[in-house]
Amino acid sequence: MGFSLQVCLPPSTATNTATFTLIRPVTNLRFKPPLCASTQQQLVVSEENELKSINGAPEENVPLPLGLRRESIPKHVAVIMDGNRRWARLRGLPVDSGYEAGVKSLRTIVELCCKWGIRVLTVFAFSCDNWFRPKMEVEFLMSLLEEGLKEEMGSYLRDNIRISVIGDLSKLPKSLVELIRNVEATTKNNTRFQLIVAVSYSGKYDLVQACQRIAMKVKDGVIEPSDINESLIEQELETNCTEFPYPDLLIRTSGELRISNFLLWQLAYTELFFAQSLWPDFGEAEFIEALRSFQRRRRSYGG
Ligand SMILES: CC(C)=CCC/C(C)=C/CC/C(C)=C/COP(=O)(O)OP(=O)(O)O
Repeated sequence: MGFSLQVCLPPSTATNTATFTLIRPVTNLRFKPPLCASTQQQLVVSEENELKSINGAPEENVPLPLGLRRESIPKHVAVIMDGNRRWARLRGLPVDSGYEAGVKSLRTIVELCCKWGIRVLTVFAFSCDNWFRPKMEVEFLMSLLEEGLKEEMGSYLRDNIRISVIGDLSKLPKSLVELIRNVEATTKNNTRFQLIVAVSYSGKYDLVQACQRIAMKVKDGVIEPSDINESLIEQELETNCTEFPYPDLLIRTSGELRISNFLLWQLAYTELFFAQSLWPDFGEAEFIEALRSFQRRRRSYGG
């Protein structure tokens, strides 16, 4: 049987400085609503989640690569997986094999995230602008996504991985949208690690859809314009699917130094790492380098 612990904080309490003493070890705390409420935070501790967390999280016992500190492992890493086509062209291969090699790199990075205790990975798999690519290439990327979701289902369940997809799904084939909704529903209670796949996504799209939702609430009299604040906007962004909506670290591969309309709002205080490797060449050694660089940063959030 689960139990819940509700803690009411006085309005002046900064949630990140509050200390809670628990009478037994707790491995999984869920904050609802995520990061927002300053007057009342509800901490729901579910025994079921605790058990899952223990079963699916041997990472506490897995030694980290030399030079990495467990206490400052990022919770949320975002990746712009750039350079797949260049990787293929350099080898005289069709671009499709670049994307296939990119999927292999993604699998490796997901495994490492699980092993090292990173909680969320958001990957830019297909941007709103990628719809302008050749039809065959778009279809191939959609088929990769479909295969990936179908074939990896067993491992998501076995490894306690939650899958979420963000983006303008109205443009995707209906069968793919059904599959996405199915995978999201089947994995939604998995707690060890969350893979967020951004498809038909852009940061500007996300902000526009959030504004539209907020405008509807104002129109329906649910809120007043003066109620609109950062927390409210955060709740309407598509990253409301995770309890850690703000990436700690953004990695972009292939030597390009741009954000390219990825998570614009969410990256406000994210540490950036630009790798020279093309995405299909980005493996364990490169990921360790990015994490080491992250751990050397002093994050002041403007303070
Ligand atoms: C199952 C699943 C999530 C699949 C995703 C596969 C994958 C690696 C997608 C990347 C898509 C993409 C448009 C990358 C940008 O680099 P680019 O390929 O345009 O490379 P370029 O900069 O060399 O042209």
